[in-house]
Amino acid sequence: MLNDMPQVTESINTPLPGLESTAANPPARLLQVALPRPLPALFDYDASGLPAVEPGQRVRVPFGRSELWGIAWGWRDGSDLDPSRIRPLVGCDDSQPPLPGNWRALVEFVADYYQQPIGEVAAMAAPPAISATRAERAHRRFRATAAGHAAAPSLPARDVGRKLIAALDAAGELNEAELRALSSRAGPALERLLAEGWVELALPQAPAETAHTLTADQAAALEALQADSGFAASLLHGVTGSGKTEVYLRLIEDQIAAGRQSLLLVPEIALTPQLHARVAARFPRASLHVMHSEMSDGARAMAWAAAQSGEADILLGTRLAVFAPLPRLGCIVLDEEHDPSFRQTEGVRYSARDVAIWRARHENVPIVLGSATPSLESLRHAIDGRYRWLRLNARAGEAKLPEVHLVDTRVFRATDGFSQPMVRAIESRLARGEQTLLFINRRGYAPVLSCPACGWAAGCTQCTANLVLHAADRRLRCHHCGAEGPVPHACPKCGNQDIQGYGRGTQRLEETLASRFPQARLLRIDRDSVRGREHWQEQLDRIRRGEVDLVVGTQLLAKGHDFPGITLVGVIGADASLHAADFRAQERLFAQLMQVGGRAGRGDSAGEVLIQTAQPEHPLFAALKAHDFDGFARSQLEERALLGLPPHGFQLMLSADAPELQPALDFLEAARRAAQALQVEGVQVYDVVPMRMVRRANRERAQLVVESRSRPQLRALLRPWIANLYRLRLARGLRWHVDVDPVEV
Ligand SMILES: Nc1ncnc2c1ncn2[C@@H]1O[C@H](COP(=O)(O)OP(=O)(O)OP(=O)(O)O)[C@@H](O)[C@H]1O
Ligand SMILES: [Zn+2]
Repeated sequence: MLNDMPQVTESINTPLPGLESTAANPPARLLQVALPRPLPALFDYDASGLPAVEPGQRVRVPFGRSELWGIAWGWRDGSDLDPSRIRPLVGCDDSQPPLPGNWRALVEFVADYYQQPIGEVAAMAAPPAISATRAERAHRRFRATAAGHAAAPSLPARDVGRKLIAALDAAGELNEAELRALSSRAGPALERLLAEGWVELALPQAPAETAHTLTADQAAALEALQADSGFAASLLHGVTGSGKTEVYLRLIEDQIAAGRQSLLLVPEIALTPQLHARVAARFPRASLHVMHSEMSDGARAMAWAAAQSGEADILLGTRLAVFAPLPRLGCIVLDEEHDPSFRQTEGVRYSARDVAIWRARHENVPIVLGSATPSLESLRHAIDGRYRWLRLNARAGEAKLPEVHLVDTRVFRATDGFSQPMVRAIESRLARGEQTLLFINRRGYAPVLSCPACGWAAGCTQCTANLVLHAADRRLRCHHCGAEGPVPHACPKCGNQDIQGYGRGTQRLEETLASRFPQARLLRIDRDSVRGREHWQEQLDRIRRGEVDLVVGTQLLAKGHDFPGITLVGVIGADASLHAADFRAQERLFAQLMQVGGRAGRGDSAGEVLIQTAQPEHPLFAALKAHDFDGFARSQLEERALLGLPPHGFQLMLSADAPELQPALDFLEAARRAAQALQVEGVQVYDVVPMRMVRRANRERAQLVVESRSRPQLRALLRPWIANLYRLRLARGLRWHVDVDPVEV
């Protein structure tokens, strides 16, 4: 990302080799630079050749025998390095404003708290390395309204507004850049047209967003939140469909009125189009920018520039947006706070939720975490009074929470995945013209392709995993490393021609539904069906407009969406997660089922959730039936307290991977001894173990978990321990990572 940067100011004073710091030269100005290297340090350079360079700017530096882009961090009085070894900067990029001190403080916090190399954190948290002026223009599109058509003829012929309306009439829709190209005064004219209601944002299916009259719960929550000035953390814990978004919008409205910026964080890009449309429709005159990792660098640079310059009123984004500088920041809202996608588990390991909390405190602004199923970590903070706990206990408007029923598959056997009661429930919705959502958390056709004669199963050569059968294009795919290949015609081991797919995924359910309900309009939504943002948006729109009867989908559909026509949610094959080894498996399953069930009955008709299970007596299901999040959460918390597990204990995970397992195990053993040698009390260092999925993308992996009931004790170990690890000799090809507060162990 830091290569190919434009507009480099050449160093005007590169000293000749050997003459760097003789007494005759002016004293070196020592600049610390963050470089994208896996080392826990800043690097010293001599900036005397570039008098204008400032902390926060991108700078180019010599590194070994090559050059690197990095970020100027700060000035230093003296270096531990021999002065003759301090090399001068090569150049700096002044096409972008320097990243502010707040941003650097945030990066330093992440580097220290998560013990990640500071230069790698900085590289990840920095904007794309292209300047926004060269980037694509804004995506806001406008169209003329009926009132605009009516008013235009009465405007003076040379009025810029009239010209804009005429252009919009001719083109249908235009974006901001295209309008601005029509006249130098297009900006203010556009403002006026928006204010008059003659032009409006052309949003894909923006539901008319007028403010709702608040429910009593909403009003109470809002009142509490409006009392905040300065840092305060609140957990907005509201059942599915209780109108949390309305509370966020009211808060944002206050911020806009006060001239402050709002940061609205959502877990996944899947949530942004709908929320984007809602926010835009509510605040048509506010400057709203979106930021997520699937945008082009140009579009992201634009959003970044709008945020950093203070131009953006609202920044809506996924976890990386937590790093965007906002000079007028007034509040942070983080929706679906329980969602695991706030946690980055590759590269720099951090939790955007926890970073957002730190940021809110550091910049002294309030933060709201919203969820129908809060994480146990946040819930514990709420119980202990560190977060204000705001509840919305009923659905907004007329809607009621759905009824949850279990189908015992020991009694009602499923054929092709569907039990009789499930089939009948679907039939009755079809007959009434209502929509059904079928949830299965596995994409593809079948998770295993195997030979019934000899037991062969198609496995990934690079991972300890089965290949998944994809029927649509007849391919076998590894969902872990992306490897793929054709489907063999016969068993490669015994030649049997009758090899079969076992188990089921979204594609197979879709096939079964198509043959059982040939008259129904069917839509499958998973990561394979959703190609690109436009397409995703369009599929969501089709559901909302009632153009499909049956939707088959993965957890992509479970979160946050508001589809008023869905009255039945059917859950297929959730039992596997009841017995997963991860201690968070039940917490996750419960949240997922409550969230997906929460898509049912959000409109005028009552909703029902049907869950097929062979274990209807499991307490998790009893809690789901009763919509008893609190009861479930408390029992989980008690269990965790007993076992000293998060949030009643704290964990670190050190992992290592290499082409072979032994060097990874050896490294972790050495790390384990190093941890024990530090003799920190109250800290338990577990055994080194191979990971459950040992091999991934041709690398063998092992892990070591360290646990304590006291965070200060764990942190007392962490820093010196990690510093020691950098001194260990590494076998060829070995990599290691530390994960503070890991979400999967
Ligand atoms: N005060 C209100 N009166 C009537 N309808 C409301 C009110 N507040 C919100 N709504 C409507 O209720 C529906 C659900 O609201 P929203 O999507 O904000 O729920 P949510 O709490 O975010 O749910 P989830 O956790 O499931 O995402 C929306 O269609 C919204 O327009
Ligand atoms: Zn693989």
